[in-house]
Amino acid sequence: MRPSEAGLWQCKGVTRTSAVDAAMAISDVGLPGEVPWKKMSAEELESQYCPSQWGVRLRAEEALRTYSQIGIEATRRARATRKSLLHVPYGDGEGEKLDIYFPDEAAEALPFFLFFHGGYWQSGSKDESAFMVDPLTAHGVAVVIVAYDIAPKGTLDQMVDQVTRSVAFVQKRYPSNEGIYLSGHSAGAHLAAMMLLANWTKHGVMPNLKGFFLMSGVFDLEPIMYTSQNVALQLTLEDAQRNSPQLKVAQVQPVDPTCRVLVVVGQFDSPEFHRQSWEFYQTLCQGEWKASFEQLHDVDHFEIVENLTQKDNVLTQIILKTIFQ
Ligand SMILES: Nc1ccccc1C(=O)C[C@H](N)C(=O)O
Repeated sequence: MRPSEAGLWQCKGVTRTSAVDAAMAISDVGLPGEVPWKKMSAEELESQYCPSQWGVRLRAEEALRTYSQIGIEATRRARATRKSLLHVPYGDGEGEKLDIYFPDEAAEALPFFLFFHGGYWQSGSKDESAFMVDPLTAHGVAVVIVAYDIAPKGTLDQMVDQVTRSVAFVQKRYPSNEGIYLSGHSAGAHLAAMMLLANWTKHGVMPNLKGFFLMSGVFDLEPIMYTSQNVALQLTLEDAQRNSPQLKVAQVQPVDPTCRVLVVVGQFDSPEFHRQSWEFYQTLCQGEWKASFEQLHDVDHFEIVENLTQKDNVLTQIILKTIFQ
């Protein structure tokens, strides 16, 4: 699917796709203000929030294995072929490290693209998540893959704080950057979205945030409390609400009105993931955010990020166009 040129960064006039319509049809059932997941059985909710069950090409275990293999291979390749700074501490904690991959031309005045990996805040690592390094560095973008302390070591509040400090660190270390772009996948998209709400004055720096790429994210954490994911996370309702950008983003003003926010979901993500992305996008539009929404054709929850290893992929092209427009 080609992104619609005119509709890409606009809030109004975006055509809803059939999968979004399906997700919305679910959310249209029930009383106003009620949310569809509250009517689901425990099994249905578990399935909606188990992305590996929704792919069409691979069975669950194979989908997870393929995702991991592609991430490991992309990271091996990035470390072998690109100039890099690995395991750079952005804080004192053991897990507070990031990897920076540079384009061939030496410069500090570069756009910086940060990626927060997914894995329901309890799996994944920076060491297998350098998916987009090759195509982005080839076009002059520095790519930063950020580690954070996953559960049960880290709590959601700690992860959000770590990610905030990683962004502040990049701004302080590269003050002449040509824009900081935050991206994340799944749970990582949640962490990136929390940066829309960050209190930067507390960190003594105002990062030059120019764009957000939120891929197959979760923006309202309450339903997660009622799935098996909460065994490791141990979220209370207060934790879930405090860490839900869906509940808060309408109240915050963008620091930079030109900063763009792309909410993107895969065609084969579950209806709940479609609903989460669509409702977050709509809430961004109700505020002052320059938001856009894309459903990527023919990709599932994992392929959406696996395909970022390819330079001719639709989302890779959208990212490059956003950075260099
Ligand atoms: N490993 C991941 C990496 C990125 C995003 C999600 C996952 C998951 O494992 C999700 C869940 N456990 C699933 O089976 O779909």
